Amino acid sequence: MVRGECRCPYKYGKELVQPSPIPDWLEDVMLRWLQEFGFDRESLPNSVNLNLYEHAGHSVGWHADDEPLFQGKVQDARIISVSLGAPRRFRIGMRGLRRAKKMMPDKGTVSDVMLNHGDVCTMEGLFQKHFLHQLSRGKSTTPDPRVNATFRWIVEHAAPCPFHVPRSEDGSDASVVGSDALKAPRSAAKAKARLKQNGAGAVRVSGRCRVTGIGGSEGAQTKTLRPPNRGELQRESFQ
Ligand SMILES: O=C(O)CCC(=O)C(=O)O
Ligand SMILES: [Fe+2]
Repeated sequence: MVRGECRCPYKYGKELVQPSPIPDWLEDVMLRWLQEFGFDRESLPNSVNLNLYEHAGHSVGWHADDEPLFQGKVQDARIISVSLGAPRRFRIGMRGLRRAKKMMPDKGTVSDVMLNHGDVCTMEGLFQKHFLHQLSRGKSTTPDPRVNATFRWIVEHAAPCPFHVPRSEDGSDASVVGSDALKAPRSAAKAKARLKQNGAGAVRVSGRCRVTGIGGSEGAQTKTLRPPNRGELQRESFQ
């Protein structure tokens, strides 16, 4: 769902989800949740996804929210998600090479946190460039519903949206949904070439994931997930 005149579709896995306007009641709820973090009606995020997980067997595999719409691989991007209902385990890890075409984290870099009812999880900075996340799959198919509302800012509007601006004169357009322009290298050779180009040891990994209980300054716990250091990488966080 999108705010105002925005009509950007959203590609979720293989599915292209057509946009619908955020209803007034949801905007009111967003404001109630997010004003604690300093947002007002004007500064609210301009898109939200609602995910329903009916039971523990419903999950999301390793991925990054790195769609061109949000530009999270090239600039500071904020993603805020609110969890409601059943607790579920959220895991993050550093983006590694793909295995069997699937995005996978590097070994030894994975950390996790339980997302409970009312928790707010933020992914900040260049998190989507350097890290992957997933919602773990459990075995049970007994009904135990969880709803997740993920708020993001669309900054590069996609082709069918009235806010879409073609980006370059050569006709390439990173904001078209499904563009390959910002994808990570798929092979070890390409990754190596990129390291060489950037200078090994000088790769900056920045970004942060935090989880905070909503509605309570009293006793609210904030947990910051920090995967362990990996030798050649220098890590920096936006604090
Ligand atoms: O349900 C969650 O907490 C995560 C959902 C997610 O990562 C996504 O929709 O991109
Ligand atoms: Fe995600």
